[in-house]
Amino acid sequence: MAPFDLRLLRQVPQTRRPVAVLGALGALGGLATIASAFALTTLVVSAVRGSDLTWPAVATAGAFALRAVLSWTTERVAAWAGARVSTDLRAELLRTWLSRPAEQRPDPDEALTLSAQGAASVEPYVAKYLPTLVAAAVVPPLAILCLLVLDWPSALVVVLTLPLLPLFAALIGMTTQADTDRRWRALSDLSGHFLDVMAGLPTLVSYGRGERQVATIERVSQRHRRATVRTLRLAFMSSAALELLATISVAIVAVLVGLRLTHGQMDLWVGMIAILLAPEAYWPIRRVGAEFHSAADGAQAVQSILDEISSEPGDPMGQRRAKGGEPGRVVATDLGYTYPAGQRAVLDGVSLRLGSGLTAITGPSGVGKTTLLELLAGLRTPSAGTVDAPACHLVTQRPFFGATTLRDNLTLGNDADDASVWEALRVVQLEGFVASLPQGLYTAVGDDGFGFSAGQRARLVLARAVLSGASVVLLDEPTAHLDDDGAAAVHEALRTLCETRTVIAVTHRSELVTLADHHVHLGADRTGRSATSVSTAAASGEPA
Ligand SMILES: Nc1ncnc2c1ncn2[C@@H]1O[C@H](COP(=O)(O)OP(=O)(O)OP(=O)(O)O)[C@@H](O)[C@H]1O
Repeated sequence: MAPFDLRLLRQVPQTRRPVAVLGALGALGGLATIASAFALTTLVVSAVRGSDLTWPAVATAGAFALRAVLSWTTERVAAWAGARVSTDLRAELLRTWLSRPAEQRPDPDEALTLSAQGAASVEPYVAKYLPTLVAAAVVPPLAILCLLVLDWPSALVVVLTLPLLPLFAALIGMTTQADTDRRWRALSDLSGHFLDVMAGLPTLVSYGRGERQVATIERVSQRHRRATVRTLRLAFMSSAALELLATISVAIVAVLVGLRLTHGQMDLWVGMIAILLAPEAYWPIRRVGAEFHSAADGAQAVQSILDEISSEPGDPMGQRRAKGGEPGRVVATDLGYTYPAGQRAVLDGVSLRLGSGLTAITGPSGVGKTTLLELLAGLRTPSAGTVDAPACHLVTQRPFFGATTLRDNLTLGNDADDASVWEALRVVQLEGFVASLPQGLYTAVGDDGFGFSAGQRARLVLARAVLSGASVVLLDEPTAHLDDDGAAAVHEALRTLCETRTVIAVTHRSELVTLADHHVHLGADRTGRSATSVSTAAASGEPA
């Protein structure tokens, strides 16, 4: 693992400023450290020789005050830089994943670990580790240079012993690499398993299997705990080893200086500055070794995030979408798709031309309706054929609801004034309901839409589609799990929505097929190829 990955500055240019500010402060801090050693030596020697103390005292106080101010500023800036770099990396990572088709995105648990804990662990890496790295690059060379000019034997001792510290640190780092990897995998397993259990908890509890998960989570957590303790143990041992080595080296310099002072072969001022400067050459490297362990997760995360950001997707969505785009029009030609892990094509030879109004897509379960929507939305890359479509808004079977206000859930952070939000709510006939809530648009929504009925949630995601401004709205079973009244309300909202947008809805409900302007039926022919039968009249047939 490299101490600092330069790709960070190349690939995420927003991080250059915070890292440059930290670097500049680190360099200034290094200079102030050397200056305070000189000032303090002059003060002590003046006191011993009985000279005037005014200027040496002022210089010493000034140097120490400067060090204090710089260290306070560095701490503040480091906290800001840590948060900034971590946020920028996370945003860049999410942007990279979103620009890729689904088959080139990582597994959900891997994605969660990297974007949540991974990006968060970059904060201490930048805030604590990088300043020590800068200090290690500035202070030791300056200290050695001063020693070389003033007292070459002390410089020789430092030059001979100093490389042992990074050598030891690298050897220990190589040993801890495997542990860090193991810890990272354990964390990834833990979050993936926890996510699955949380998602399936209602089902597990209703089948009386909830208790069993306690033991599994405990087992995975213990594995993570053991890996963490092993890393901590190594961290303590290695910093103790580096401490010992540095102390012995400084002691050698001190003994040599002491002997020469005793024999009158050395000036007191030179001897004292050598004793004060020698530790300054070691401590930044000792600190790098110590901080490295607490920042190891962050360093690992920075590398993994940069690997993700720099890996070029085979077929970026931008390229596939570049030629498509007549608003409200979707054309699929000889479309075929085979899942990366699948043996046979789910869709084969599907051709469609869809335009304004409401289109219902039907077909037996497992025939590939959801897959078709994802291909039309550009979330997947076709294995064969082409899709020509503008940017679409896809409403999946389990739409996302975040634990934030109703307004944020509708706009998803996009700019939209209150009037447009109310207009979208009017389209889906929820205007009156939201107006009756005590906090209106600012009503808190729980995770997964908690606090709203399934029918209300189905209409809220339609309002979100209205606000998206997309000319094509794709819906995957918008009325699944709704009773007849709930479904009727959604159907009415869909009728209003399709006056201004092209709406394509996968459904198993005959009422929606009847309501639609066009009907596409997906079925398999005798050869196993997908076959589409398209009827453009208001469909009256059963939805298979
Ligand atoms: N991630 C995946 N990896 C491999 N195969 C998959 C994946 N997702 C779906 N499939 C397979 O692709 C086929 C089509 O799935 P799809 O979800 O598109 O069907 P569907 O027509 O929407 O079904 P339903 O009406 O039950 O929702 C199914 O046989 C399914 O097993």
